[in-house]
Amino acid sequence: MSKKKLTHGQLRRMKANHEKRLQRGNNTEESATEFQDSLLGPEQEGTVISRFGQHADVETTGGELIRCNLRRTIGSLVCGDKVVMRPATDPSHTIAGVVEAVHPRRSTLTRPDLYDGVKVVAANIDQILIVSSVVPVFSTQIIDRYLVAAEDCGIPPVIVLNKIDLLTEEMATEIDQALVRYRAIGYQVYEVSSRTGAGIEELQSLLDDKVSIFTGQSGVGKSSLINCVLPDAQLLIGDVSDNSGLGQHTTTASRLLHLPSGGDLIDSPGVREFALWHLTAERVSWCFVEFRDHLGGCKFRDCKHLDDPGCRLREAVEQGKIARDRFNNYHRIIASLSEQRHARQFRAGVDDF
Ligand SMILES: Nc1nc2c(ncn2[C@@H]2O[C@H](COP(=O)(O)OP(=O)(O)OP(=O)(O)O)[C@@H](O)[C@H]2O)c(=O)[nH]1
Ligand SMILES: [Zn+2]
Repeated sequence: MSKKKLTHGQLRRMKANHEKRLQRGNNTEESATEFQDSLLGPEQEGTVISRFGQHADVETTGGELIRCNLRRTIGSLVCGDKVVMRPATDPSHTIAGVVEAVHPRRSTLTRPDLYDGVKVVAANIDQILIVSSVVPVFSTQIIDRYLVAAEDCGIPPVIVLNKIDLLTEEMATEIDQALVRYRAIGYQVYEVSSRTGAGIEELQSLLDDKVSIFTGQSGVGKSSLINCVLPDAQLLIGDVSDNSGLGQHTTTASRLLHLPSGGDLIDSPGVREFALWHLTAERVSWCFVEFRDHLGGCKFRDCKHLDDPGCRLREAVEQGKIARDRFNNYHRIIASLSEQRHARQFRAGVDDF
């Protein structure tokens, strides 16, 4: 692939266009401030079901879904946010409600962003379900990347191994050993099949009364599992009270779905892959939960935990206190960070503006 270098002039023009686009965005938000108090009903508590462009679909505690504009004072607003909103009293007005304020978040799911460092994708999530599958490939390397991302956000992860109907005797030993290792360091592991229904009831009770999000690589069966626990996942979108003239949005925005048994799911195509390039090596090592007891004990402060003398982590591996597979995956992640940062710097020059 050829890497075309842009001239300074081209970059300047791209940046100017980007700023213009941002300004246009702000102007749209200002329309909410034109709302006069007399046109708005009393304040209500609500949850952001979906956020897109300058709008948010908010579900009130009374169960009504209202498409809202945002006050200019609202900073970041994402799916799962708890808000104070006011519905419009005049149904003929172009918007149906206004988000007035956002409550503090109990957790944030973030991903690195070229502009802002880190971007919040969803809020108030209780657990991240890391879906993996027996085929096409079972990979602890991939599971460990997702685990690091979840630990970095401070949201408890749960490992879900799907497609166990396809488990053969040849694969069983390797997979069983890996699952034993994850359980030993404190992670919950669910073995399920969305095809045969095996383990689905247990999975459903895990979701009760919590806000959960499914993540995992393409093809592992996330959508199939969501359909198992929530067969009518599409219904909610059709009910939004919408005066904005924007029509229904069937885009890739994250959305919050209610489970029949209580509990919510956030369906977010944007977090299928977690990038880790924004993390330092120290942070990654902290995100390997079983390393924590041994961190800070190495002879050299800048120990790379490779062949450095007096490395406490390596000693723990040799003593069987840390699984070698996890230690190797840690080093694979560290090696990939610099590659990803490099790729990002190149992209920053091209699509940053
Ligand atoms: N044998 C078997 N196949 C499954 C199972 N769950 C899902 N599949 C199949 O795996 C394929 C991918 O499933 P999806 O649910 O689309 O996977 P996904 O993770 O949502 O994929 P993306 O939308 O690309 O992120 C489909 O052909 C499913 O029929 C299972 O438990 N057993
Ligand atoms: Zn070390």
